[in-house]
Amino acid sequence: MEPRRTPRVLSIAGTDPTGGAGQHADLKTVAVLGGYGMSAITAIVVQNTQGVEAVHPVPVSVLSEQLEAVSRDVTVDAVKIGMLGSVPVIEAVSQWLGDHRPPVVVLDPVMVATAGGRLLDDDAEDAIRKLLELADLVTPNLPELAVLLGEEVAADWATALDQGHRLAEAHRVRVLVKGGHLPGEDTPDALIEPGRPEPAVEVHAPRVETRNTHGTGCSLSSAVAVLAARTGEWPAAVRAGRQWLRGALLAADRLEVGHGNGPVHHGHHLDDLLEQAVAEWSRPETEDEAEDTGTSFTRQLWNESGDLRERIRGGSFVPGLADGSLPREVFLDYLAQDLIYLQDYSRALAQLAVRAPRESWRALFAAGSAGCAEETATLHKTLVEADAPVQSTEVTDEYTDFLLATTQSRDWAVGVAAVLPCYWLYAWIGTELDRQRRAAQVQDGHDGSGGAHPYAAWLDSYSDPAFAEAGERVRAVVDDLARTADPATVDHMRRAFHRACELEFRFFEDPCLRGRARNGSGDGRET
Ligand SMILES: Nc1ncnc2c1ncn2[C@@H]1O[C@H](COP(=O)(O)OP(=O)(O)OP(=O)(O)O)[C@@H](O)[C@H]1O
Ligand SMILES: Cc1ncc(CO)c(N)n1
Repeated sequence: MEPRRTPRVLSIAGTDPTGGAGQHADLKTVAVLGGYGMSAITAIVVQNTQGVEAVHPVPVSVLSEQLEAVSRDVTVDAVKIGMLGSVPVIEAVSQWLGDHRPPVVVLDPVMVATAGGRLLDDDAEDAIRKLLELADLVTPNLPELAVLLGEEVAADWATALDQGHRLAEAHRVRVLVKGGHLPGEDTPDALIEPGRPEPAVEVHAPRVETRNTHGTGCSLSSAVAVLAARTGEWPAAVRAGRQWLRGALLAADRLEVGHGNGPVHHGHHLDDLLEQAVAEWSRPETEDEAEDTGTSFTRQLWNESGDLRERIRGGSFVPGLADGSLPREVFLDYLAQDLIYLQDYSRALAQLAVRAPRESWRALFAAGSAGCAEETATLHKTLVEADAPVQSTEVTDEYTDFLLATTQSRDWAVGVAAVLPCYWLYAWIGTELDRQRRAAQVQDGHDGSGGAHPYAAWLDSYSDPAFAEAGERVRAVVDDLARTADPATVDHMRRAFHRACELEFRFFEDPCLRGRARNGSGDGRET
């Protein structure tokens, strides 16, 4: 198998108008995992997240014509076979495979849908068994594995593995045994190869708590097909496909599709990249155009500070907090500085309240100042318990001096622009930490529900929606002011915003630098 960066993957399967299973799941999976997806439809299935209502098979000759049209024109690197439905369809696909066998053939022997409903005629089981010989990998769930062997459904993992071995030997085919249907917390999967007594891959992970599992089987088999063509290796493809699917299950509830067993979030790993890319693509060419197209001043500021957010993401502090690897002493050092910072930040906000030109704005900043004061009281308690020394650093002084001077002596609008990054970047980091924490959990194969994250309480306080909301209100003030301010003031606002962003970054990284200096070397994170 020659690896290919963008494999051309053909799905032969039925449809799902709600987009979560069958062809639609296959095409989405292939696309988000870097392949080029194609589809030959076996049946139009009337279904949704609550079940299958009807199956309208495509005439067999029409399926064969689709297959021929593809292979006349396109080199197929991998094929994923899903719902076939009836004996004549299985025979047509077998014949096509005999003539044009691509280097990767994954067969998901679809028999019933998760949400209920038969997807294969009763007399078609023998024909599917014959098709196994033409596949490189077959991915049955436990009931399908049992039907293929003509046995009872395995009630435990050891029996499932044994059945997998016997199916692999009987048909000289790789088998992905999926334990998703086992009762209990564990959801094991294993890749079994004929002639090998031990599984080539065996992975275990706790069940993801969601009812949104529609199309997991379709998605996993397509994932393994595209990844096998991409990497040239079956075990790597199985491991990667499974980790990806786990992320898709963890993010599934966010989709809010349907009232039954909803679909998984195929593009979960692209969410963040997309946000950045869309911001980048939509950035106006010039400021004049920005005005014409109504891009707000703060949106421009945000777009201009993309590199800085990239540096925060690639730094030591935020990723260390997210995965819990940040040493405790570095975290406490940060908190001690944050206490000093927040005391002055509270003063800066109070200063803006005193000088506010409008009543509603005075109230906004007075409330912000009071909120900060509360926060410092809680922090103070944590630190006293931890007995950490509190002496301001150069970076802290630089940031607080800047904020106090700006809010006190500069144009009021410049002061507001200077305090905005603290609100806005923290809200952004809240979502960023959440994302990285999830990603770390996916890698560790646990969902974090049981395991204690060392900074969990603190991370949760970051994603407080009330805080993000206050940030949005401050943003609206900045936009309001920028609309009427003269160009010199707008320029000054822009500089104040970016300077505060830069100081935020240094404020995060400084405790890690000091940690490294104390220990002589290392990156300030535990390994
Ligand atoms: N709640 C869950 N948590 C973790 N993994 C799950 C969960 N549900 C399913 N999986 C995993 O999804 C993959 C496919 O599972 P399953 O055995 O349910 O396939 P299937 O029945 O063919 O799917 P479907 O018919 O829904 O398309 C397996 O790797 C399984 O472990
Ligand atoms: C078309 C189709 N294939 C497979 C499944 C299994 O989930 C489904 N629900 N629909």
